Parts: sequence; C-alpha cells; structure tokens
Amino acid sequence: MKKIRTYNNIAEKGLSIFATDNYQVSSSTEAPDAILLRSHKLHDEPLPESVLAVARAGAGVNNIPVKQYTPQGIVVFNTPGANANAVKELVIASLLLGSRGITQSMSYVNGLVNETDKAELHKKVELGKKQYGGSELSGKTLGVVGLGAIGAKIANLALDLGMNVIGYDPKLSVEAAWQLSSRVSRAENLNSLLARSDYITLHVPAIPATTGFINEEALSATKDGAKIINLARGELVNESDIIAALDTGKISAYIADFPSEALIKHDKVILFPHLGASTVEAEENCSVMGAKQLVDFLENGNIVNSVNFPTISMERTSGYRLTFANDNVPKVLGTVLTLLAELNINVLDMVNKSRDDIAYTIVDVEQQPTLDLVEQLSAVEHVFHVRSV
Ligand SMILES: NC(=O)C1=CN([C@@H]2O[C@H](COP(=O)(O)OP(=O)(O)OC[C@H]3O[C@@H](n4cnc5c(N)ncnc54)[C@H](O)[C@@H]3O)[C@@H](O)[C@H]2O)C=CC1
Ligand SMILES: O=C(O)C(=O)COP(=O)(O)O
Repeated sequence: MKKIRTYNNIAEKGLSIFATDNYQVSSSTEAPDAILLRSHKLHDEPLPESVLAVARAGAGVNNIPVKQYTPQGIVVFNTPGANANAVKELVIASLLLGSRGITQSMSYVNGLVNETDKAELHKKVELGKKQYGGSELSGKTLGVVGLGAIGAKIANLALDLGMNVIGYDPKLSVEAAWQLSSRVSRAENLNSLLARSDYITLHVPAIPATTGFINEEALSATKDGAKIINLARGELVNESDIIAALDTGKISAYIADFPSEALIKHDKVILFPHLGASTVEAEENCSVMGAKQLVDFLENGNIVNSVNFPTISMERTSGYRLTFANDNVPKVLGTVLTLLAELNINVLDMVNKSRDDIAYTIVDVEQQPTLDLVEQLSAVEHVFHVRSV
C-alpha cells in the first residue's frame, strides 16, 4: 500500500487516480511515500524520511525547498500549463478592471442603496457615469514579463483585443516561443518594456532574480500612469516602492491576487484573494496531472515534469526495475553496470539522463533485485536513492 499525503484543496478527479486498492490518500497519513499539494509552504516543516516525491498541483514551486530536497533524491514535480487558461482569463478581467473604473463605480452605486427618491437616484447615477468613464484597451500597449505557459496565452489574446503587445523573457524556451504570435514584439530588456507599456502584466516565477524586481528603479523607468497586474507572486513587487509610485501617480493602478495589509488600504489597488488558478477546470487539470505523474514515478520510476530531476521514462520490458540517482560525475554508471555484471544480473533495457548536478538511471533487469543488491548499489560512490520498483 502506497501512501499519499495531501495539503490544500486537491480536486477529487485527480485523487481518484490513486486506486483505492493500492493507495491510501489523506491529509494526515503518516510516513507518506509522496506529497500532493498546492500553495502550502513546506519550508518550515520537517519532511518525513519516507517521502520520495512532492507534486505541486500548479505552476509555482517557491513553497517547496527544492534545493534542499534534491541531494536527498526527492523528486519535485509541477503541472506546467495546467492552470494557465484560468490565470489568462483573470488577467483579461484585470485589464478591464484597470481600464473602466468598474470596481470603483460599483462601490459608488452600492453607496446609493438608501437613496429612495427616484429622480435623485437618476441624478446621482448620471453623476457617477461622468466620474467613472474609462478608456479602451484597443490601441494601448501591453507589456508581458515572462512568456511561458501563461504569458504566451495572454500575449496572443491581447493582440485579439487590439492591443500592441511587447514581451520580455530572457530565458524563453523554444517550446514557449512556438506558442507565441509573431506579432508580439520583443523587448531587449525589462526597462525597455516598462518604458513603452500602458499595462504591464507579470508572469515569472518567484526566484532570486525576480524577487523584488519591480522596485523603485524599475518603477522610475516605467511609463507615466502605467497600470501593473501581478497574478504571479506578491514577492516580485517591492511593496513600499509600488505604494510610493501609486502615491505620486507614476503608476495609476496595481491589480494583484496577493493582498497585504498595506495594499488593502490603498485606493489605487484592486485585490483578489489568491484566485488566479481557482477554477473547476484548472483545479482538475492540476490534480489529474500531478496524480498521474506521482503514480508513474512511484510505480515505474519514470519522471515527467520535474523541476529538479531530468525527464526520463522507459516502457517496462520486464517485471523487475531498478532506479537510482547519482551525482553527475564520470564512471558511476560504468561502476554500477560492472557490479550488475559481476553478480551475473542481465540488463534488459536501460536509460540514463542528467540535469545539472544530478543523473538518474532506470535499469530493467531479468531477475528480482534482492535487498542485498539494493544495498550494494547504494554503497557505490556518488549513488543515492536506489529503488526497486
Ligand atoms: N496567481 C495564481 O494563482 C497563479 C500564479 N502563477 C505564477 O505564475 C508563474 C508563471 O507561471 P507559468 O507561466 O505557468 O510558468 P512558466 O514556467 O511556463 O513560465 C515562466 C516564464 O518566466 C520566464 N522567466 C524566468 N525568469 C525570468 C526573468 N527574470 N524575466 C523574464 N522572464 C523570466 C521563463 O523563461 C518562463 O518562460 C508561476 O511561477 C507562478 O508563480 C501560476 C499559476 C497560477
Ligand atoms: O500554480 C500556481 O503557481 C499558483 O499560484 C496557484 O496556486 P493555488 O494552487 O491556487 O494555491
């Protein structure tokens, strides 16, 4: 029986992938083989030694101490693109909230709730109409920072709204570039995008290079009166710097799904709870993808969509499979294969991949690996985390 510990609200459609005969799934299970979670922060809690893998049903993995887990052989997965459409749709809503005074005018109308005089109400409604007029998105420029799964969808859709679109992504993958319309123009650097955009939307992960990157310097390079949308991570924006820029009018609105005490008080800020990925569809996509990846890893040792291990999978050629991770240095694979040969164990198929400092190997062998064999392999220098699956 394998055990999965869950955190947060994980959609049932994904949980049902763990067959009840073979898996125990619960938020309180002891000694879990794997964890499936959303935004719950794992940084401050000890991870049970039994854990082999952590799957983030979502995109951002800044709630998981990935660097700490990697040398322990713990594979961390995410579900790339599975919630991108949900975020895209909320960004479109945010663009409209930023252009048409919708929330402000709704508050104004709600404030008229006690107005019983029909003529007076009509007069006040007309007054509100004058006060909350907006401007159209068509013809304005949208700057998209980060052109991955979410950014690319938004860039393409904004073109259809008649906007000019500029993108900035120094680490753009070839796969992501294929998703992008050729009408999206490329900014050479962040400041060039900020200086030309009426609306700026952030879609980068929270990593050291991006933490606080929207700061006083970036904001002073930004076009006067620009509006910033942040449905990526609160940490990307230096809070006191953006509040100062809102106070002077340099930035005319900040729209985000990361509320804080100071931001809630500001009248040029529009906030939602962390709602970007909270749609039925996105929650199901993420939980299904995360659960499938965990099952394939726990049962076959295959790794798809990991953020710290290489992508590696092999169809099973026999019932007996060994997997191991090792430091990515020469001679380890040779030593392991020599050991298997010396023990007269026939290798039927094998695949080996590396990523940064880590290598990972799947070996299908003709006979059932014994505990002794697993121990001997684990003792090979630089090898860690040997499993018989
Ligand atoms: N509010 C919410 O509910 C949600 C928030 N997110 C956040 O959005 C982020 C992006 O999500 P996806 O598009 O799915 O991820 P992704 O990995 O597909 O795209 C991220 C892009 O950012 C680029 N990038 C990295 N560093 C950069 C830098 N310094 N400057 C410019 N670009 C840079 C990467 O090259 C990549 O193309 C996630 O990491 C997460 O923090 C994601 C989903 C839901
Ligand atoms: O996928 C992400 O990065 C998100 O921020 C979504 O977070 P959630 O799963 O809704 O807690």
